[in-house]
Amino acid sequence: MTARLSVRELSVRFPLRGGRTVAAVTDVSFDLAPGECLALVGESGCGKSVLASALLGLLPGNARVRGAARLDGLDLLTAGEAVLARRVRGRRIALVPQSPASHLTPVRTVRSQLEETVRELTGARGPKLRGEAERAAERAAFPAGHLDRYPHQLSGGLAQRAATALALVGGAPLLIADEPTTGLDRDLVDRTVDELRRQVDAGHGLLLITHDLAAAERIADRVAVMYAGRVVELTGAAGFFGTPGPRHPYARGLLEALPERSFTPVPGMPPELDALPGGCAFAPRCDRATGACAAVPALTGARAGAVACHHAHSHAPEAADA
Ligand SMILES: Nc1ncnc2c1ncn2[C@@H]1O[C@H](COP(=O)(O)OP(=O)(O)OP(=O)(O)O)[C@@H](O)[C@H]1O
Repeated sequence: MTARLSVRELSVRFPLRGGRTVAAVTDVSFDLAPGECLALVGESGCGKSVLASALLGLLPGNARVRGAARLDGLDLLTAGEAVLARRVRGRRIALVPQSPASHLTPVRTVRSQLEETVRELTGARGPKLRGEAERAAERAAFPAGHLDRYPHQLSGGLAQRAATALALVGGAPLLIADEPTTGLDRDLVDRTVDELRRQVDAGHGLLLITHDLAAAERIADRVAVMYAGRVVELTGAAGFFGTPGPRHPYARGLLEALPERSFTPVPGMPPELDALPGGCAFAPRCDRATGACAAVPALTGARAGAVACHHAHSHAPEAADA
């Protein structure tokens, strides 16, 4: 089963007491095809997790949502809790969680948790149930010999695989992984993302939410850079991480902040989302900003590379940067 996700002008607002509003996500549009990994990157607090929650119907009650998010025919934003709970979460969209430790039940073995999820999602019973649970573990490279262990008996990497196995039980065509590598050392990060890539190569779509650019570089086909709730660049991963590099000054800054590059942080701090400046939200931190940046730049360009900046770096070799 495959599925194409199509998000259009998705916005999420949280009205606060006193009349202020948090603009957590603003006018986000992207597509995600089966067998494709889109990495959603950006600094902490830029709206990545709120976007994922919107797609899963897991926003808190005070959220106001606008736009559309279609998974094949179904609009996830208007589907209603009953449909999302019975037909979408676990079955059509699976969440690989940020913190497997808090996602796994501490007092039950991995096998028992897997079997319960298999029973719920497939109705399997008896020996079939046991076999299905073991197959789910195998799909996430969770070793059969550890199935009868409790979560506290697992290493961080195995706990992550157990959580991934649970996410994969329902055969959901779309996976959303929200910071799946947080707290893991580099070696485990690589193994975790390689396992997710195997799922992509098997035909799943993967939205990888991360601030770990090295993890994104390792597995993403495309990259969406978020800043202050908006996607400011959406482009192919190879060109983004390699040559010619990002076009948006913020995206360039993010890459240059990496220890293996110039290790220079982007100056300043991101704005509060309940007090966004008018115009381009990055302008106060941007050395290219001019009066033109008083107007919010639209995300323009082809699917292969779109950028929202009045002074984007040019990729045309003969053209001077604007
Ligand atoms: N229920 C809520 N009410 C008000 N504001 C909220 C609510 N939930 C999230 N926010 C705000 O929405 C913004 C986006 O948060 P989000 O968690 O999506 O960021 P993020 O990019 O995922 O950050 P991180 O990488 O730290 O998880 C933040 O400013 C956060 O404070």
